[in-house]
Amino acid sequence: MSNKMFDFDIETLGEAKISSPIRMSRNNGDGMADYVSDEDRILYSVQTHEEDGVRKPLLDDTMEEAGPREKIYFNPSHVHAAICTCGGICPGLNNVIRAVVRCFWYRYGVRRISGIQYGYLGLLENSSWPLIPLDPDVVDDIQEKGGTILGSARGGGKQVEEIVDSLERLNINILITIGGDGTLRGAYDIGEEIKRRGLKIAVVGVPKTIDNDLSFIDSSFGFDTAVASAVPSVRGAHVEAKNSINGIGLVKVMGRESGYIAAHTSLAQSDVNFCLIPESPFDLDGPNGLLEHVKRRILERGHAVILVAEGAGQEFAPPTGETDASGNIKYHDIGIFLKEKLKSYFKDEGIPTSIKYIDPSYIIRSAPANSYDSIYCARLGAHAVHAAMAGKTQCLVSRVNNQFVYLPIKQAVSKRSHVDIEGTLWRDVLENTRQPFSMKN
Ligand SMILES: Nc1ncnc2c1ncn2[C@@H]1O[C@H](COP(=O)(O)OP(=O)(O)O)[C@@H](O)[C@H]1O
Ligand SMILES: O=P(O)(O)OC[C@H]1O[C@](O)(COP(=O)(O)O)[C@@H](O)[C@@H]1O
Ligand SMILES: [Mg+2]
Repeated sequence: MSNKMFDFDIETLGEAKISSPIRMSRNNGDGMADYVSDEDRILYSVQTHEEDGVRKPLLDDTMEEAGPREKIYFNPSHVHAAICTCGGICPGLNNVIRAVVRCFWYRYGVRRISGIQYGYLGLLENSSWPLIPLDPDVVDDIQEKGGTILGSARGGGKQVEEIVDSLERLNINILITIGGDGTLRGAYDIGEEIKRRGLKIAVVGVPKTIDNDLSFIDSSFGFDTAVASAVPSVRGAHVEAKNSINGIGLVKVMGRESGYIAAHTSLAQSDVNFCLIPESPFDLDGPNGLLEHVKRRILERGHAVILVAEGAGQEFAPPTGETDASGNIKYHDIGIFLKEKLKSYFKDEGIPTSIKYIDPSYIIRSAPANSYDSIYCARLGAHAVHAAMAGKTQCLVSRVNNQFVYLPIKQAVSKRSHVDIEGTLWRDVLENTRQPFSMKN
């Protein structure tokens, strides 16, 4: 009996018949890297379970291994490839752009590569931002800088017909979109419209999310840099707290629906005493509320460090009712809210404190990629190009179980990734911070 749970089949524009200009081998053991075939598969779940007294894989789902194919769909001299970056910025965007351009140019000999400015907005009819011609010289040093040389924006992604009109008008036949769940949903819809019109345009995504909230990916690019960039703020908050009488250091990091940055930073810099994430709701007041626990900690140890993810504790205030241009709900500033709450609570308790609030969110997001992410982005970018040249579409490149794979966008955006509060990451965070496993009364 098959234990399949997911649809990992990749769509293609048609049969790949053209011999790849990349010279590789077909045989193992000849000292030369091999082409990857569509039949090379990677197991999705590495867990086992017991069946009839035998240990077997938990799931039978397999994913298509990423890499250069022997036969490709597009004739490189007919390709006009375009790249766009959408949503909030993230460390590593320029590294991905650089890798994509270099792979198209050097590996496949593609000479028409264009950068679309400000995400999907740059593909709308009334866009006044010209395409940026890209080549290896243009992208030479861009990995040194944070952000994206193309600019990024929210909004516009739902104007699918206009976007496909633009792709047609500009003769673009490969679109590489670098963005998060919103961008990927947009890319999928663009792919559907392309299909409806019977066009041969490949749409391939490179998943970007500083919050690390996409499923079907070990960890998103830029996340490692984000954690490394958050560490100095926690260190600073700790030093400030320790050097004050009853000092409290409060740091806010990004993480709208998933508290991965906060959880990992708590492990990376174990000065954190309370890590607050959206997945683990907490009370403020009462004997098991946050304020009482912070008081106990202050009375026992004379200082405390709190690290809060932006999406935590949103229930303490009525929804803002506001959304950004992409439709994402705008959140209350939980950092400022907590600072005020702590201040008035300790005043009422007659305990003098000194609260230092640090919000490094935009410093973290705009940092250039560290070495780990630079390597990761270089590989993601090249793999996205291999997929597109092979005619794969409405797919994205991911790393699962430390292997690069292609996944259908539809499946990849079907659920978000959250910190599992019964899982090992959160268990380790609780062990490190020594905060109660629940701060609900
Ligand atoms: N459900 C959706 N369908 C189509 N396009 C979307 C959708 N959600 C967002 N988009 C588009 O994707 C782009 C980026 O979305 P956003 O949520 O800002 O960032 P991210 O891609 O990082 O999630 C925007 O241009 C937006 O219009
Ligand atoms: O200031 P902005 O652009 O609204 O961005 C803030 C948001 O961007 C993020 O960093 C990431 O959002 P996206 O990946 O959806 O672009 C969130 O954590 C944060 O809420
Ligand atoms: Mg989003």
